[in-house]
Amino acid sequence: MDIFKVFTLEAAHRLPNVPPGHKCARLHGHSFRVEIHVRGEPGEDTGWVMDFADLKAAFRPLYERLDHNYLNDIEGLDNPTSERLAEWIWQRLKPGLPQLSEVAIHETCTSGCRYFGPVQAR
Ligand SMILES: Nc1nc2c(c(=O)[nH]1)N=C([C@H](O)[C@H](O)COP(=O)(O)OP(=O)(O)OP(=O)(O)O)CN2
Ligand SMILES: [Zn+2]
Repeated sequence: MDIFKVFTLEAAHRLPNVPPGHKCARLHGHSFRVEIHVRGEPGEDTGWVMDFADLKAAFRPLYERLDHNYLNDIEGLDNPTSERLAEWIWQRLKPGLPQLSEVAIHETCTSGCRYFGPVQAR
């Protein structure tokens, strides 16, 4: 079973490698919606895979680094596409949260990505 927690963070970015004239080369911001999913079986007694509060606590240090920041200035996010942001979060969260199964980024209401980890690890 997958459970998830949704976070909203405000951040600015620009995409440095887009073709000339692309709108995303300009500095702009988003209310990113980030979904953190973990997979497991509900405990016999607890009835839950994991306390949502523990999921929130696990993501908090990364949230603090991202929220109200300029993503391009963060180490490893010099080209902060949704895809790169999902990988960045995965790489930093997975070691302490081995049940992590998906990181989803909603960059706008209509655009985003879902990352399930490196292909060879699935
Ligand atoms: N594969 C990706 N494509 C684009 C990314 C990305 O991260 N991965 N990012 C952008 C821009 O940052 C942009 O802010 C979002 O693009 P877009 O969905 O085109 O934004 P709109 O609000 O204009 O979308 P509409 O729903 O079409 O109005 C660009 N591409
Ligand atoms: Zn953008």
